[in-house]
Amino acid sequence: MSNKIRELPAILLSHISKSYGSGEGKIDALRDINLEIAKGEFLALCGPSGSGKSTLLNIMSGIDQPTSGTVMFLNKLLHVLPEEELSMVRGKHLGFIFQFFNLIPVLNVFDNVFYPLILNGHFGKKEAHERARDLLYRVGLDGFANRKPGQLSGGQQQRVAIARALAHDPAVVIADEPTGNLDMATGEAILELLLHINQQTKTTFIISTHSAQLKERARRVVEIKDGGLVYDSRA
Ligand SMILES: Nc1ncnc2c1ncn2[C@@H]1O[C@H](COP(=O)(O)OP(=O)(O)OP(=O)(O)O)[C@@H](O)[C@H]1O
Repeated sequence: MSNKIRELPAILLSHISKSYGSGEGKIDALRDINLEIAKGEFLALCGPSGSGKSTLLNIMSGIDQPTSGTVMFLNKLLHVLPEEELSMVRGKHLGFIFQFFNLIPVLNVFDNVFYPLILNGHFGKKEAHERARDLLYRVGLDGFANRKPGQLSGGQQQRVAIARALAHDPAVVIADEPTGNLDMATGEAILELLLHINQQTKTTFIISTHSAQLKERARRVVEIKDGGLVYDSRA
């Protein structure tokens, strides 16, 4: 028997199902999903509109609870954690990137990255300052720190959101259609940036997408249809 210790996955979903409503109006948004995501993976989650991608991402990140099945996030059973511990795990180990950026419009670029770090509770002012500055530099926005989000292009706003998602050095970044609101060229640049960060930092990326570019470039592609897993390039 090999004595090599197998590394724990970043996320392990076992028999995940999710239903909304009941009786005639019941919707089975996810049906018996089994998925293991290793640390450091760059995974594109594909499927038609309404197939269950956002529901699955929300369950992986503890935002939503499955109707049945288990969610192991790093070494914790996420779906049974008390709310306080769940927030702590999310604040420490997870980063989010959204289609519509979700930046705070009254704060400048720097503060959009800096303040979540302070609120996160794991960083002092000085370290948060250094991290925010470093991340803005890494996403190519060091000259834009004083601008408000409304004074930036869509691609630049998404770069701020990426800096914010990565500033606390999470193990896993979950991105729901991060290039969905960007033109092709800008989407391509954002994709390059995410791939580069994945290679540099070994952060796990799980990205829902309709983008053919992203599907081509992702190291692993998983497809769901009508709530069921129908394709996994790793299988
Ligand atoms: N809160 C809710 N209540 C009832 N039904 C819901 C709810 N959230 C999602 N659904 C349903 O669950 C199914 C999966 O939705 P989901 O948003 O996960 O799909 P998606 O693949 O992310 O779609 P899109 O690509 O359009 O964002 C859909 O049929 C949707 O209508």
